[in-house]
Amino acid sequence: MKKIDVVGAILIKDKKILCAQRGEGHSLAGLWEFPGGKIEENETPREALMREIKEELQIDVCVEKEAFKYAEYIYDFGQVCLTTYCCQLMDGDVHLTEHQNIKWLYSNELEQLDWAPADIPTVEKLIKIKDEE
Ligand SMILES: Nc1nc2c([nH]c(=O)n2[C@H]2C[C@H](O)[C@@H](COP(=O)(O)OP(=O)(O)OP(=O)(O)O)O2)c(=O)[nH]1
Repeated sequence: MKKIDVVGAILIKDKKILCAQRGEGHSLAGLWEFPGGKIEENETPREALMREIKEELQIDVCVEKEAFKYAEYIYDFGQVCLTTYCCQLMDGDVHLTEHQNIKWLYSNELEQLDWAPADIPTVEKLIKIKDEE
């Protein structure tokens, strides 16, 4: 089984979280995710995340603490291991290059979306943290 290490950004602005809908022509098209992507061989997870966010959303982010480690899901194309990081927007306006849509949602609204299966444990934890605040 091919193992695919993926990093995702939990980007928060005004208490809302950026959710991104995967574009047509990609795996899992139409499902929602945290923007990010596969870690390449020569990269640290943080470098990969900054690169992917720049490519996908045309913004610079500062990658802060790891949020949730290794949510795993076995798809027919391989096993995705998703680690998410809290990120801060540093510069730029969001322009979509790969996604078909984005939404900024409060954590209690996240369950409205049809998330990629690997993201569901992370989404549930985000909702739970908020409930406990
Ligand atoms: N970026 C990101 N990818 C995710 C998440 N959840 C999840 O299952 N994935 C999957 C989708 C992809 O198969 C893979 C990430 O790869 P990628 O974003 O670099 O892939 P891609 O669209 O460029 O290419 P492909 O998978 O269509 O070949 O991990 C998530 O929250 N963020």
